[in-house]
Amino acid sequence: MGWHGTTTDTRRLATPQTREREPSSPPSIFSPFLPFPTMSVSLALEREAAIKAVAAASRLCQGVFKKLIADAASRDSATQTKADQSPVTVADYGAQAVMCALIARDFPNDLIVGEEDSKDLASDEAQPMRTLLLDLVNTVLEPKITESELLAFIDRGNHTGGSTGRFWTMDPIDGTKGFLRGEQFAVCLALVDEGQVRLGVMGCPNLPLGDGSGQLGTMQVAVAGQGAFELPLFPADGAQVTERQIHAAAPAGTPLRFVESVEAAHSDHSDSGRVAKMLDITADPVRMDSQAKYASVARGDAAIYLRLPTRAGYEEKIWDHASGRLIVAEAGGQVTDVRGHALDFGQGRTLKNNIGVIATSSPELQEKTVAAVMEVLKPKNLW
Ligand SMILES: Nc1ncnc2c1ncn2[C@@H]1O[C@H](COP(=O)(O)OS(=O)(=O)O)[C@@H](OP(=O)(O)O)[C@H]1O
Ligand SMILES: [Mg+2]
Ligand SMILES: [Mg+2]
Ligand SMILES: [Mg+2]
Repeated sequence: MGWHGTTTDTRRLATPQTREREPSSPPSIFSPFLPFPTMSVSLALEREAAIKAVAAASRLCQGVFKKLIADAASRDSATQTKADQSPVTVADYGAQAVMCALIARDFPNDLIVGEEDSKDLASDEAQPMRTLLLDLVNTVLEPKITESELLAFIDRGNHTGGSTGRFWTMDPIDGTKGFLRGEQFAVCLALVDEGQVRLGVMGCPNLPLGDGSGQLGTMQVAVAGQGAFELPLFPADGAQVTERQIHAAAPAGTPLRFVESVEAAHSDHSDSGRVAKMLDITADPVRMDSQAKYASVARGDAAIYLRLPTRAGYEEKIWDHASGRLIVAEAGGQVTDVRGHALDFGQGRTLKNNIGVIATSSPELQEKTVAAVMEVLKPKNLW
């Protein structure tokens, strides 16, 4: 897939060294030589903290994959199955612990809605996993933490969310099945204030940068009202990191392409095939795990992301959509549920007012896609 979203370089990040400075010092994301007059400085500290947290958690995940998951002999010791039969690994727990710890250091009073909790780590049987996890997390955190601090950091993610005040929401590994297969996954962190997503950051370790360089590892970042940007997730030591503004719109005449889940249990593949036909899309769908699908729409690689309900009653989780929704909107695209309703992040830990998700590169395409999806879903009585 090609890169369509690059404009001229508009902003610079400080070098990695200066990005490591104390959060109380002035934000380093703005070069003093390249003033950015249209950009509000609000959430600059949160933006920088979120970038650091996602980068650290992404590095941890990449390390776990190489050391433990890629090798079938150690994979089982690093993986559990949750009550809903979905997988969770030491990397999911470790990434949540690291992001919670880093946010707690910079914003000690902020609440967090995170996917994971420590209850499946509490038993005697889970002792080897706790030990493994503590080692992992302590390779990233300084000062090092104890086992009880580790469990407490994971459980900082237990907030119930809602429509008042501000909270962070995180998916330490979105697309755990993709992570286990060595395919796409995303480390996602967003800030929600009064029910609105204000900041979204997504690290995609297995997605190449969209600048044509082929460099593996992309981070996308958006603050409401400030546009969407892409930067390398794993910059070389000492390298100057440049952010590129991304846009969902592809050049006129680009054939429409759509992305959807790998897992047919997460999004109905036959319904999406019918929708594609109605929209005269001839290309096969691109199937990838995780919010990397939103990243593809945000930079113009794909025009449409379809997440079509497979059954009545499934409530999408806020951490599966918060970062991606803001990044696509800030790139000029649109995100709604299958009925064209805005996603409502103020209802608790799930999007309980919404059904499925449609993201597209423009308001016009959104309207057409929602109409086609409604036509396909109407006879199914899903709501
Ligand atoms: N039934 C159903 N319908 C819709 N969504 C579901 C369902 N079950 C699970 N999930 C959530 O899907 C998240 C991963 O889905 P993705 O589309 O990102 O990847 S995948 O290709 O489907 O694996 C996955 O996120 P992670 O657990 O973070 O991987 C789940 O939160
Ligand atoms: Mg998820
Ligand atoms: Mg997850
Ligand atoms: Mg999960």
